[in-house]
Formats: sequence, C-alpha cells, structure tokens
Amino acid sequence: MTLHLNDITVTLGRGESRTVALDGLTTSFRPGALTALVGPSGSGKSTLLAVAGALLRPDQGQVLLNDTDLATLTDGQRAHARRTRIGYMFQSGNLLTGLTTEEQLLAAASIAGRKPRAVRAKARELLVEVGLDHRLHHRPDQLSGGERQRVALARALLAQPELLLVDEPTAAVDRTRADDLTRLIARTTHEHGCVTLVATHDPVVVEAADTTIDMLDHAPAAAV
Ligand SMILES: Nc1ncnc2c1ncn2[C@@H]1O[C@H](COP(=O)(O)OP(=O)(O)OP(=O)(O)O)[C@@H](O)[C@H]1O
Repeated sequence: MTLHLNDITVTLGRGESRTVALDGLTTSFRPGALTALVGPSGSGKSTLLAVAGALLRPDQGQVLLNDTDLATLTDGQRAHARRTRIGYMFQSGNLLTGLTTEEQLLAAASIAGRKPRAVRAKARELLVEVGLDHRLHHRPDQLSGGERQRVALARALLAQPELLLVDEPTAAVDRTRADDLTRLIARTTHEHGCVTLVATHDPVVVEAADTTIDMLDHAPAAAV
C-alpha cells in the first residue's frame, strides 16, 4: 500500500480563528517506511495525521490509499476504511470506557471480524511489548495518559493496519519506555510493510525514522 497526498488544503476554524493548516501539500509515503513528521508546534503535523486517517476531510485535494481516494468516500466508507485499514495511536488514546486493557484489544479485533480466541495470545504478547502486562485488568480511568496511549498502540498493531498513524508516541513516557516504543513502531513498520507516519518533537524518533518530512517546507505562505 502506498499513501499519496495530492494538493491537500485544510482550513480550520471560522471568522477570526480561521487558520490555513495545510496549503496545497503534495507528498508520498512508501510502504515499510517510518516517516517522522517534524516542525514546530502549530505547523500542521496533527492535521496531516487527521487527513491521512480519514478523520478530517480536506477542503481540497486527494488522499490516495493505493487507488482509493479517502477524501471522496462516503462517511460510511470512510468509517469502514478506518476500522479495517488504518491504525491510530493518538494522545487521547480513544479507548472505550468500561473495558479493561485486554478487552480493548479483543473488542477491536472482534469488530474487525476476528475471533477473540484466535487473537488473545497475540494481544497479550503486544501488551507485554508495550509494557502493560501488569495492567491487563485496568479500565481507561485507572490508567495514566502514557499507559492509555500504549493500549492504543497495542490495539493498532494487533489489527496489522496498512496505514499506522502515531501522534507524539514518546511525549508521555520515560526515556527507556520511549526508546522501546520507538523500536517497536520501527520494527512493526519494517516487518509488516505498513506506511507509518509519526508526528514527533523527539530526536530519537527522528533518528529511528527512514525519512523525515519537515512541515515548515510545506508551511502555508501566511505562516512563514
Ligand atoms: N479548530 C481549529 N480552529 C482553528 N485553528 C486551528 C484549529 N485546530 C488547529 N488549528 C490551527 O491549525 C494549525 C495546525 O495545527 P496542528 O494541530 O496540526 O499543529 P501541530 O504541528 O500538530 O502542533 P503540535 O506540535 O503543537 O501538536 C495551528 O496553527 C493551530 O493553531
């Protein structure tokens, strides 16, 4: 799978808060490559992740996952693409209230049509890898922000998505854990051949990436 963004423009807010977050951005991402999105706060990294992940429709431009333009799909088709083709590790975690850590992974697998029995061992393995094997029975409100984000990563990796979108994976964890997570994301990308985009301010993540996109090179004219 390749991801090609073609002439993407996104405007956010209205009136005085109206902001051009992306202005005619064109770029491609290779399968099996980890791309670091870098640039100062406000340069459009999260907006790019939201557009690539079919969470935000661009005002203009194409979001091509192979031959499928996510920008022109119906809401239902976009939801299907999110469930079956795209994995997210965002700062909010987006976990389901009331489910334990292990259930978050099994429920997501079940929604994607897989039998919980068939994925339980792999789910446990991933939770060990993200350092949460001692938190299997905690619910989201009993986890720290960094822990919630790691549940989201394990859940995303269990689904083996074609496109993996990660926002600041190392911001809420200590250095050792940050290095482990960075290695896990890079290894998964190389082994599964997914397209991985990581928004980051962390030089260690940039070092581990195969390519880097500096958002300032694509900054809207008004912001330069
Ligand atoms: N709802 C909104 N309305 C208006 N402007 C917005 C809105 N959301 C974001 N913006 C603006 O759009 C621009 C891009 O924001 P974005 O969150 O993509 O930046 P970022 O590079 O991810 O920043 P950070 O590193 O701080 O996470 C910023 O200038 C921001 O202020």
